[in-house]
Amino acid sequence: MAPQFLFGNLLQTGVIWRGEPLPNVLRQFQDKFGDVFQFWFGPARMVVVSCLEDVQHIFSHRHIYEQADVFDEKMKSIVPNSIFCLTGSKYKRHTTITHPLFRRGKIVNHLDTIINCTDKLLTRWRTNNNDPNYIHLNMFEQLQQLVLETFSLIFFDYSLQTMDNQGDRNRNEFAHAIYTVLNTIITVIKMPTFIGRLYLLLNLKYRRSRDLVNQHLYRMIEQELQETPMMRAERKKLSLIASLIASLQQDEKLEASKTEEDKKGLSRAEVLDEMLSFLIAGYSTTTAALTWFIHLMSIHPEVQNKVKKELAQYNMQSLSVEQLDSFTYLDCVLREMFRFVPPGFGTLRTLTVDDRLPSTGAELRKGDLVLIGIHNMGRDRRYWSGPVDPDQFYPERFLVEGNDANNNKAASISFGGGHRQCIGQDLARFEVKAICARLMQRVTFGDGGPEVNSGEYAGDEGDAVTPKRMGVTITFDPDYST
Ligand code: HEM
Repeated sequence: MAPQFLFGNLLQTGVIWRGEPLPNVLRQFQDKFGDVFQFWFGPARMVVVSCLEDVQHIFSHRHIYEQADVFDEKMKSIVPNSIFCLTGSKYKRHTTITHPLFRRGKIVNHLDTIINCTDKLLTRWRTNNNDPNYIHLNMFEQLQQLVLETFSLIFFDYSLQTMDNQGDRNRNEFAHAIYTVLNTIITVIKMPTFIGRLYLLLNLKYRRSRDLVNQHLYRMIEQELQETPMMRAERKKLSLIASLIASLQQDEKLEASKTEEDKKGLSRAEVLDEMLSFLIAGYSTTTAALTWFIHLMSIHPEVQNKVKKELAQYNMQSLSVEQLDSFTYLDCVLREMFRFVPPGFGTLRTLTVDDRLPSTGAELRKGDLVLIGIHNMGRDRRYWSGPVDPDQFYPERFLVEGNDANNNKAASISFGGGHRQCIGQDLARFEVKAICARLMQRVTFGDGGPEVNSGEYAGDEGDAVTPKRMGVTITFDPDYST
């Protein structure tokens, strides 16, 4: 489709003004133009690829398909020293330090933190809106507060108190500043790069909040540094920032004078950017996943009952990692959710040299920007051909481990793939599962009706796809007594 000046294909397809969700538009394009087509996101041309074999080729050829240069363009003015903007040796230095922080072995230490935060949300519902007919319309905001509180405890061992006071952000200036920074960044990511930069420059509220966030984070770094070596070793189990402190450069000037290949550790500015980039990457994606879970439970009572039945077998008040691991049906529900409504509808790569895709034979040029159609592949009947259409939510398709005749699980790639796949995926999967299990132990979600609980895509994607309208009832289960 010929692009329009300035708006590319966004205006013609209704993404701008009519709020047509991008995942739907990209599916319509695939139906019309095939597995490889071009789409103009405003002035940026992207080649959208939605064929599994081609996508696997892209993921496995890291030297041809590098981190997309738009990430660098967009994020440079926000977190220039973060993993998003890096490639080559600097990327390697950063990931050698940051990847191990997100291994499952480390993440599981935070189970109690996640459960305690979720319990605060349950207490809030029980105390304030304990009417089973009351329709909760602000679930997204409440889940944002939950996610932010768990992340700030896991990352910084610091409570933002977003779960303590009805989410009154103004009571904690750091929380208020973080909200402003994260929500501004999500808005800016949607804008053309040049306008985004200008917006950040002129947005005094953002700049003040950003200064405040930086001051808080620097103070946390200094506090960690003042701990004794023994305490620091202990604290590494508790928070990511304490783990990162261990990698701080002793002499930043000396390290700065070395070539990138010889540099060791991270500078303070780099630690700060990485912490912020983890928040940016995890905040709205995790919130979106939790929001979809609650929505899907509310409109699929039979699935919700099965989940609750699985949890009831254990008839318990607390949850252990082993118990969490044993909830196989809940696993299927979450895997199906990530297939059905992945928080990110696509991910990007830039070509470093010309290449030809093996299945479609599409010829790509050096510098081309490729968008991998995560959402398209999750809904493709070639990969999901079972008795239930892929446009339906059906967790049972994940009951058989590995691929079966009807389901090619490799086509569900909600965390991307290859060398730039999501580094927070173990944390995200674990956190989402723990929160969902806890909620399902205590409450039942009900459908608030089609007017308020439509489940369509919101159509204003920033960095995560969320439901357009979400209204659910919450009923506390009878045997819940604490
Ligand atoms: C449900 C939650 C999440 C989803 C669906 C998600 C999804 C993704 C996707 C699709 C990518 C791009 C991967 C690729 O291009 O191959 C990505 C990258 C990334 N994610 Fe996540 N993510 C989630 C949560 C998190 C969390 C909690 C963190 C950190 C704490 C995180 C940190 C990152 C980082 C740092 C990258 C960039 C990696 C790189 O460029 O090398 N994500 N994520």
